[in-house]
Amino acid sequence: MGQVPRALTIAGTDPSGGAGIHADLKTFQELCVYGMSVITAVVSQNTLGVKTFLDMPLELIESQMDAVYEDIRPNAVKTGMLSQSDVIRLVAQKMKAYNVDNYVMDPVMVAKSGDALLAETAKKELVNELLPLTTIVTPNLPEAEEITGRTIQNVQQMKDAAKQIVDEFGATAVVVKGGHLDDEARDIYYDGSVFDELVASRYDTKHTHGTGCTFSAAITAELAKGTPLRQAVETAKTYITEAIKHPIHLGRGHGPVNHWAYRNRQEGLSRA
Ligand SMILES: Nc1ncnc2c1ncn2[C@@H]1O[C@H](COP(=O)(O)OP(=O)(O)OP(=O)(O)O)[C@@H](O)[C@H]1O
Ligand SMILES: Cc1ncc(CO)c(N)n1
Repeated sequence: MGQVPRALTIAGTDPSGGAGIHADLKTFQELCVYGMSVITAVVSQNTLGVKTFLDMPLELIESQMDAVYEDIRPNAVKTGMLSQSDVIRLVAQKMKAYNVDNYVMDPVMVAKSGDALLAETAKKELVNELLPLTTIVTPNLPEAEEITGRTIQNVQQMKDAAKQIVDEFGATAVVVKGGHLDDEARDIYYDGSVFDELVASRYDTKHTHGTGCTFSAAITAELAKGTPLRQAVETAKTYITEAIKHPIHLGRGHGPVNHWAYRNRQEGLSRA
């Protein structure tokens, strides 16, 4: 047997298990990829909101990255919550030093509860230092608005933002997620030459804590397996749609998504 595919997440925590590192590792596992993590911040949060968080010291983030790369090299990497400028600069520097490819950036800025997870002053670092290193970046609408300085209220404006993020800011590809838009869950994919729409039914549910983390983790897992980018995004869309469609009804606020749903669907299909 060849080496198993390996993925790394560099992100913050969620003790209630729905977002951040926890969502990422569950997604890697469900997609049959060996998961590893570097913790940037310990976040006290649950489905109701963020209570407080503490950034890890830079030396500890650096040491965690070295611990991973000196031993078990990941085939793909994602970043989630990076919270402030010096964390972003450090991660960018280590990414370059370790010659990282297959890099998926979820440009986490605000939790579903509305709590800020990225310092206002750090947004430009995310764009200047890390965006040019990405294989793909997955902003939701408010994040795409922050990155581009545009107002985004329809599909054409999503496409214009996608084009700017790739053509001007140097991402290799982008998915602008329309989870916040209208009656359909419509995302726009752009890779510098091809535009594509990923469309799914929009489910009327409050159980959407960690949807963005899960979606970007699923792309990362697929890239780790060697799946071509466009197909990796397609699989991630199916994974997140199934995970939202079959809620597990935990928590008193925005509950977590269902990480078993994708595999249940696959097994159902293979039995059919
Ligand atoms: N209610 C819904 N029904 C179906 N799909 C949805 C729904 N909400 C979001 N999605 C899809 O889930 C994926 C994640 O999108 P979303 O915009 O929710 O991410 P996000 O805002 O970054 O999440 P997070 O709260 O983790 O930051 C996208 O593919 C989006 O279209
Ligand atoms: C640690 C962490 N990352 C990302 C999000 C966004 O959902 C969150 N709530 N918590």
